[in-house]
This record gives sequence, structure tokens and C-alpha cells, in this order.
Amino acid sequence: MTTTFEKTPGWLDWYPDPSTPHFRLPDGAVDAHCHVFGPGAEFPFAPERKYTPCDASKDQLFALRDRLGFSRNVVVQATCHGADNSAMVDALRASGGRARGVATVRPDVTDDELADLHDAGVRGVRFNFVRRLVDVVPQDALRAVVERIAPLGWHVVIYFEAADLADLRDFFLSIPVPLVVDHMGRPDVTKDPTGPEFEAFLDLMRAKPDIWCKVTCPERLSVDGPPALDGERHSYRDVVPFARRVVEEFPDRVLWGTDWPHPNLTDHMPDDGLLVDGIPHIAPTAALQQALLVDNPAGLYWSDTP
Ligand SMILES: O=C(O)c1cc(C(=O)O)oc(=O)c1
Repeated sequence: MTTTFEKTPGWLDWYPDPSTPHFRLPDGAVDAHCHVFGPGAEFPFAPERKYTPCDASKDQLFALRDRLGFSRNVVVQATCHGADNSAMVDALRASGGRARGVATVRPDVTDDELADLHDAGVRGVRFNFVRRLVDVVPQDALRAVVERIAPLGWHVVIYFEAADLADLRDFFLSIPVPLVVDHMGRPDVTKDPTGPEFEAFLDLMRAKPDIWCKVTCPERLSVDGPPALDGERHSYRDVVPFARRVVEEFPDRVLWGTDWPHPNLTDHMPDDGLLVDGIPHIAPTAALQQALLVDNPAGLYWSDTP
């Protein structure tokens, strides 16, 4: 029996025919934040999910990788699949070593399950604090997960809203493995990029030398665009100063990704080729681009391979 799913009303599907970027990615570039959704008939969405997406298969992800000029992907477990990592793991196994993954696991995950995930290419777990996406998981349970994954050399990816950072900061700083922040901690870009709110985020990065930051999702954070559509190669200009501050202060601790297939956008769906054309605006030199796109993700995800 196959299961069919009805998408969340108003769901925007991923952009079907992205432009070829004008910006030429350096050799070995990694799309360090992307997802697969199902396909739902093969990998059903989780009963506890907060949204039901369109399908976005591994083959479609790999086609995007090739179209944009990336070499490799980091596939992050999407919340619509809960703690069932099978669609993500299937993508890793099909990638021929060209994809690594970030999983969602519960504290009762077995050693064998962790070993299988590692063998497939998983190198981290994701803790999500965004309440529209997940039910809150108690910090004790998260600490128990950290104890399970630390011996594998994995890191923890954290996704939170800027308004929640003050409450979460001590917990984050107490985690004894590297952290990777999704989407710059979701700053309110109507505020000053040199003001106290974003400074609090940069202070978090200063306080723990093994925190990394994904300078991703301008399409989610932007308030007045212009969107990455219709040939616009300098999109989401209100987000650029935030990303640039992080890239310039922490050039060795930043990552970039498309966020394809861009779950839960409500306004428009960006052309991923034009998103790539935004990279030189946040990382203006060849050295910054090499670190952001190649060396940093290789160190975090492929350090055990040549
Ligand atoms: O902001 C979001 O809606 C979102 C959702 C997910 C997910 O559902 O996993 O992942 C992301 O990176 C961003």
C-alpha cells in the first residue's frame, strides 16, 4: 500500500528550472544545508510533523547540485520526517560519498543504529528549538543524546529564533561537542546588524571557539528583498550586512547552503541559481569563498576522507 499525502495549504514547491549561476563556485564546493522530502510514497512523512511538503527526492537534489556546480551536499534531516532518518540516509548511500548527513535521534537510539548512521555518512544531530516546527524536547533528553553521539566525533546543529537565544545560551555553551548554528540564529534584519541583538549572537560565537555558523536562508530572513528571481543577482540586500559580519569575523567557522527545497516559504520560491549569485556579496574575496564553500565544510564533514 502506498501512502499519499496532501500538501499543507499554500505550500510553495521548489523552483523547477533554476538558472545557471554567473558566479563560478570553486572546485569542491559544498552545499552544506539542504534537505530531501520523501518521496512520501517511499519514505512517509512523520505522524508528528507540523507541515506536509511537496516531494523533493535525492535525484532531484543531485540534479540541482550538478546544475549549480556544487561537488557535495550536507543533507539535514527535515522536521517533517521526525526521527525517521531513512530518506536522508537513502540519499547519503546513493551519493557515492558525495553527501554527508545530519540526523535527528532520540536518547534511546541504539549503538547499532548510531553505527549505521555513521557508516552512511551522518556526522551530526540536529536540535530544533523553533516551536512552529517541533514540540519542545527537554534539555535533559538533549544532553542524553549528546552523550551518545560525542564518542563518534559528531557535532550538534542548533536551530533557534534570535528572541530565544538569551534563554538558550547557557545550555548551548554547556554542550561539550562542536555546534553549528542554522541560518545565523535567525536575526531580525530590520534591526541594526551592529546593534545589541546581533551582537549577542556574535558573542555566543566568541564564547565557544567550536561554534560554526551557516550564513544561509536570506530568502527566509529578508523583509524587503529584492527576491532571487527574474535575474536578480544581488538579492535580499537587507540580510547581506548580517552575513558579512559573521563571514568577516569568523572566516574559518562559516558554511553556506541553498536550503533547498526551502520548506515553509509563504511569499515566493527563490531561483537557486540566483541564490548562488548572492555569495560574492557576503564573501567578497576568493580566500573567503574558498573557506566558506570548500575548506570549512570539508573539515567538518569529510575530515576522515582524502
Ligand atoms: O524555517 C523552516 O521552516 C525550516 C524548516 C526546516 C525543517 O523542517 O527541517 O529546516 C530548515 O532549515 C528551515
